[in-house]
Amino acid sequence: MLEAASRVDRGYLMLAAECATPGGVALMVRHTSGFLRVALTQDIAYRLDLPMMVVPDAHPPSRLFTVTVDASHGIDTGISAADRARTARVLASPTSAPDDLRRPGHLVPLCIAAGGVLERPGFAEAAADLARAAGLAPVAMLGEVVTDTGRLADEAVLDELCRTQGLARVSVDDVIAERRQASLAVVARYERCLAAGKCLEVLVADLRGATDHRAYVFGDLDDGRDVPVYVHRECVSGDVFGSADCACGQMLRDDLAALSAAGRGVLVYVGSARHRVGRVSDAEHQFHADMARYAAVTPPTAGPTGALSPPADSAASMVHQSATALTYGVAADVLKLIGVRGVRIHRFERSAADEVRSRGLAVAEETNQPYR
Ligand SMILES: O=C(CO)[C@H](O)[C@H](O)COP(=O)(O)O
Repeated sequence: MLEAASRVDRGYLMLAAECATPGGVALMVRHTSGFLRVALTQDIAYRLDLPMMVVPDAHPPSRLFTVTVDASHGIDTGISAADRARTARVLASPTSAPDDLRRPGHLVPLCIAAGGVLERPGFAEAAADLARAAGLAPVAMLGEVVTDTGRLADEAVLDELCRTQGLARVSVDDVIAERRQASLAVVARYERCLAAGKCLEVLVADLRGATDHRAYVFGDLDDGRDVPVYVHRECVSGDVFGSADCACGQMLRDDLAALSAAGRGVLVYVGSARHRVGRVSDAEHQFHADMARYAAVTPPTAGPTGALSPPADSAASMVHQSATALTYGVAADVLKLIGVRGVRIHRFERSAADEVRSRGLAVAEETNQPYR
């Protein structure tokens, strides 16, 4: 596994712990540093009574190693490939209990973020997510590939290893893309007659945040290219009850009317996460409150595009940026699901356009209107 197809500065060998065999672990030991970690969920670490090796000192912590372990039964010293394969299988078994492991040992369990690779784009999360995607326990062995001269392997070495051993090559970015798309599903389509005009409402369930999103499709999207798009974040007080504290409701009505008049385009209505999965969702929940607090103390400034936004280095700006990126990222995934390939975004901000591009959609033209 690589970080991304375009960033090949190190590579990991990975093995679903449930499938660990002496031969598989021997291959890992032969081609890696031999320091094998086992990525697993915090729930599993809790069930198996695996405390942290040290108290994490960073926020968020970069590595959550637990105490090291060996299987309690059926092994010799614990260091051989056969012994480590057995220990890995004990870690992955849903029936294992704390007594099935002894501490310290020769494998290092490593706890992953609860939201997996969508919360923390690390190799550990990607390994566990891949195992889960294969229908196995989210427990996976991993180790960095090194050369015989003791350096981290470069692209040529990794290519050769994959070729000679018949290994699949995947990147953390691939796992992120797969999980984003797999967590969305179209659950219903309705012909709607809105105040703005007739359109198709597509209801999309989002398993990540236990919420749903809506796409309001006007006209025919044809080949899905160059589609005019507006993106709205759910704001119940503004959209439904007409709160005067924000401009959400008015913008929503204006944008639906603009799409109806144009006869083609999509308004993506991004729902708020009902359950918090990591800091980014927190940021989305806090968005309106923080922007309101920010607006009370500092008048927004006009940026180079004319869009109004908080000063770049303020805490409110960071919240705003991450909430914007999150919203537009979700919107891009919804658009891809309904067949959109390229967009013209309205009311864009730079971070929004970048996020949409990073999800693989072409951004043909950005029509900016001031953020209100
Ligand atoms: O020990 C490490 C690097 O030597 C890593 O923390 C470990 O391999 C997991 O990778 P990531 O931090 O990307 O999840």
